[in-house]
Formats: sequence, structure tokens, C-alpha cells
Amino acid sequence: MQLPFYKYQGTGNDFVILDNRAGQLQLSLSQIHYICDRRFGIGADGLMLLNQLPGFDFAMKYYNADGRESSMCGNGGRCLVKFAFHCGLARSTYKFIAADGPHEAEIDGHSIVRLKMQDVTAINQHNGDMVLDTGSPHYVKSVVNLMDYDVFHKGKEIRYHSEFQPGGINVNFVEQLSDDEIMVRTYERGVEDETLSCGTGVTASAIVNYHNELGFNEVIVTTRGGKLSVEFERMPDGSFTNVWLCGPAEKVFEGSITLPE
Ligand SMILES: N[C@H](CCC[C@H](N)C(=O)O)C(=O)O
Repeated sequence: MQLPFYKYQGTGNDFVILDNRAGQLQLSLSQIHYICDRRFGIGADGLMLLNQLPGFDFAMKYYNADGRESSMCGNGGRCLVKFAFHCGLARSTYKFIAADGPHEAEIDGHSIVRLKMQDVTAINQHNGDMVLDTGSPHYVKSVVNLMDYDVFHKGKEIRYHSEFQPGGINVNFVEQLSDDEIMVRTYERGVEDETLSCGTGVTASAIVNYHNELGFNEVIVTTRGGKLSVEFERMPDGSFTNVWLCGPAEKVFEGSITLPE
């Protein structure tokens, strides 16, 4: 079967996008795993279907590179909005549905995609680190000398910790660079490796590192794949709302792949 695809990346977190507005695609776990394989397939951290849904500009279905359907992907959502724009769907504000519910998104004059994330109502502690859900589950640990840190092994240890089974968790290591700037490296569940950036992880890490006790915060986040910014309001009850993940999302190439049956 010949399958047309589009390859996008958002600060180095890369995805295969399939246009499924006709609703015909039925891919198996092994087919998605094959497509995402960096040697035998196209290679990507994840795969997304652009689906149609009445009342919304589109619906997003997300699969990790392991072939399994997963929770919200922030960088993936931003790439899907850019793909919709490239498909001729020009909107001042995009509205779509993802695994964690409805999202708004905008493309600004500099081609930066701004994605509204779900509110964050709770941050839990675990051994002095932070655990929260920004559409996907995230563990956030502060470290020093982040670029020398063993993200893979330390991340894998936490990802498979009994405390977080059966679903597992994404693991973010954060270094404070200044009052409003952090650096983040992430071991991603379902990729089972460090990715060059993780949108829901960057969002979680920024929220944990708020600097204004109340009201508007903007945190600049440096990742190995580039810079993102996270805007949010901290409310008197300790929750976080009006959360926006902002950064570039670019098309890399398009093509077609022959899928084994
Ligand atoms: N691996 C994540 C989903 C993708 C998250 C990441 N790529 C993002 O940009 O948010 C999980 O299974 O929870």
C-alpha cells in the first residue's frame, strides 16, 4: 500500500503526519512502529492523523514511535496546526480536539505557532521532585550541569519506576538559567529515549518554575532542538490557566511510503 505522508518538526521533536480527512486509514501498531523507525522507515518521535470532526477545524490522533496511541503532544499539536495552514485551512484561531480535550491555536506574523494547553490544577511532590499533567504525565527534576547529565539512564529509571506504572511517565530534567529562563532535556515515554524537545514537558517544566507568585508569567525554555516560550497565569488557588506553548513548527519534506501489509 502506497501511503502519502508529510514530515514536520517542532524544535527538533519530529513527526509523520497523515491526512486522514477522508477517514479511510486503519494502521496497525506494527505499521506505525515501522513508519517511525529511523532505519527501516521514515523515522520520527511520533505519528499524527489529521481527522475531520464537525464543529472543529480538525481532530488530532497521536501515536508515539512505539506504535501505541498516546496522550497529548504539544509539539505535535503545533506541527498539525502548521500542516492545516499549509493545506489551505487559514484561520485567525484554530480549534481542534486532541486526546486531552479541545485546544485553540494561532499562527503569528513570524510563523510561530501558539498552542493553548489545558489548565493545570495540581502539582504533586515525589521525593522532592514535581509530578503534573499538562495533557501528558510529566516528572520534573531540577539538576545542575544539565548538558553533562545522564538523561537517558536517569530518565529511563524514573519512567519505569513502580510508582508510575502501568502507564509510565515522561521525565524532564531542568536547569535554571535566569529568573525567567530554563533549560530542559526530556526522556519521553513511548519514544523510550531523549527527544530534542517535548512540548508538554517544556510546559510542565515552565509551570513548575514560575517566577511571579500570582498572575501572568512567561518562561523562555531552551531545549536541544531550539527555544520555546510558555505563557501562563498563576491563580490564587495555586492553579495555572491561560497556558500557551509557543514556538516554531516547520515542514521538512513530503513523500510516500510503501507499507508492508
Ligand atoms: N511521549 C508523550 C506524548 C508526546 C509528548 C511530546 N512529544 C510533546 O511534544 O508533548 C507521552 O506518551 O506522554
